[in-house]
Amino acid sequence: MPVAYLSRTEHFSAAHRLNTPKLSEEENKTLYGKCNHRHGHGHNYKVEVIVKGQIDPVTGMVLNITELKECMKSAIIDLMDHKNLDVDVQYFHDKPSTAENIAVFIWDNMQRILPKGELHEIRLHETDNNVVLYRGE
Ligand SMILES: Nc1nc2c(c(=O)[nH]1)N=C([C@H](O)[C@H](O)COP(=O)(O)OP(=O)(O)OP(=O)(O)O)CN2
Ligand SMILES: [Zn+2]
Repeated sequence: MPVAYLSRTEHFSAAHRLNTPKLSEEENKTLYGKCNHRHGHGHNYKVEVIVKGQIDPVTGMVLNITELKECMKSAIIDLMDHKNLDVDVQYFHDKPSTAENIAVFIWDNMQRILPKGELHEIRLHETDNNVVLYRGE
């Protein structure tokens, strides 16, 4: 059976501050610069979830996009949209909410609930210029 890659894009808006408890206040300031500002800042994130799988000969689908959409809502949007990532999301209480760590968080959540196909890649666009690709490695 032929194998295809299915991609779905969603958006969420969230606030955060780049800061790690593993470094001093001064080191954080030097490392993260404006992104360490004490009152935080926000992004309109774009996230692409790419699933790999065989095209079912009966349904013609790797995975119904309606199901993928529902999974992305519960694994991504419901947890992060209009939230302060560092405060509202437990996962970021002990690690910085960089785009890399957010991509891993999304991967782990999607992996748990994906009903069909194999999770291939998460693409997280933090700004128009900055994108992280994560493949679970
Ligand atoms: N490796 C990483 N580096 C940085 C991250 C990150 O998640 N991973 N994040 C930030 C800041 O949070 C923020 O994303 C940077 O914003 P900004 O510099 O404004 O974004 P742009 O590059 O799009 O803006 P320009 O000013 O146009 O360059 C910093 N580093
Ligand atoms: Zn930021």
